[in-house]
Amino acid sequence: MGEPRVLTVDMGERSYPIYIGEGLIDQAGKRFAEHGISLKSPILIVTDENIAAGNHLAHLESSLKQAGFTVSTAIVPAGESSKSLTVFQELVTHALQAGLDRKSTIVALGGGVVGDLAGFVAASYMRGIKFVQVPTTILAHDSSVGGKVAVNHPLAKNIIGAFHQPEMVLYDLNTLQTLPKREVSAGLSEVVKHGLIWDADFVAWCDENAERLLALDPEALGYALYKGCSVKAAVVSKDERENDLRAILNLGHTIGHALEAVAGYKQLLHGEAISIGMVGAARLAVKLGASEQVYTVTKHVLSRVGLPVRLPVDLDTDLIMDAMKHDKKFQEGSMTFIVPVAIGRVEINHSVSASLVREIVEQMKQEA
Ligand SMILES: NC(=O)c1ccc[n+]([C@@H]2O[C@H](COP(=O)([O-])OP(=O)(O)OC[C@H]3O[C@@H](n4cnc5c(N)ncnc54)[C@H](O)[C@@H]3O)[C@@H](O)[C@H]2O)c1
Ligand SMILES: O=C(O)C(=O)C[C@@H](O)[C@H](O)[C@H](O)COP(=O)(O)O
Ligand SMILES: [Zn+2]
Repeated sequence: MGEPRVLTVDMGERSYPIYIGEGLIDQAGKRFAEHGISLKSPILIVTDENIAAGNHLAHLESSLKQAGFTVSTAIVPAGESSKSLTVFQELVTHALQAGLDRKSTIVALGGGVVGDLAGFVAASYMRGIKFVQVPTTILAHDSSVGGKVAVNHPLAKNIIGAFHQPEMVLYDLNTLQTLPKREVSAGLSEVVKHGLIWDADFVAWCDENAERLLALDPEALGYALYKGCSVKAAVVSKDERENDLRAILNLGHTIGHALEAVAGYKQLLHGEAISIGMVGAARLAVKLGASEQVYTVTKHVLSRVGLPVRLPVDLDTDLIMDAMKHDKKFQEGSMTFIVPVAIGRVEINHSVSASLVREIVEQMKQEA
């Protein structure tokens, strides 16, 4: 176990570190104490049933208790359906019963679902308490950084939420070894996204190292997650609240979020929907004048890491178009798209016509 890689999310008084390395859960107690987490107020760990079935939860509890923290744990059902107001309220009940006060900390041990949900509880409980992200999926290199926390509404993803930055991110790479194959690919979707928006060399690296990533090679994973987190940290440091630049992190999400909602948050994992959405955005880019290579490279690299690149035919086009109107980038009656104008470079286009998007959705269905 070497020294972890450390990045800083630079946000003035809300700045925080991201530690990426092996065995970090066993050091949690020490790190929490170093970062001023209160020993006097109870801590609540939120995790899901799959993670609780392994040994990461036990290790985290034990490390925190040994350091003198009072710990209680809430276990939610695994999967996107836990990002709901119902589960949110159950967690608030748990927090009250466990005696959490305004100096308490909520710890999210899990993937993006646990992180978004627990983070939203932390943002709202007593009008906001501290939280720490302990990501356990590849996808969560994205969700644990940047402070977007939310639950879903049946009509729209992440529509009830807040910006609430964690105190730190403790990314223990050992946890990733137990991820199911499908979740590995889904997580790599946002890794590739960070390359597509920011770093063409990293896209080429993902292509060359796809087999190593899929085999969970620790060195390749550590590098990929460090690169992904670096891009995310750089972007959110410049524009915490998505006034402008941060929107680029939404590449593939205009179509992707709509697909997730229309599929009832069940058929497609977030990373899978975003993969299809990024292929759609690349198609759009070509229609708007980008080189055909943007589309072929995007599709190729996403396929290489085991992701779907075709739009499921059973999802109704009208419903997809309607769902897109609930996107947070749909403002003042117009649709904003993140357009990959070259590999590694995107533009924010505020005037994409709904008819062009419909044409692309239809074309993608015909290819399926
Ligand atoms: N806030 C953000 O900036 C942001 C960014 C990207 C995605 N998201 C959100 O993240 C969510 C998706 O996150 P996700 O893909 O991590 O999904 P997830 O949290 O549902 O985790 C995926 C699955 O893997 C299981 N799992 C987690 N860690 C495991 C481990 N170490 N070993 C074995 N199984 C494990 C979980 O129980 C679950 O079944 C979506 O809701 C998405 O909207 C948020
Ligand atoms: O952090 C961001 O900003 C992102 O857009 C990252 C996305 O990968 C993530 O899925 C995010 O939750 C989407 O945000 P939303 O505001 O479109 O709900
Ligand atoms: Zn996403």
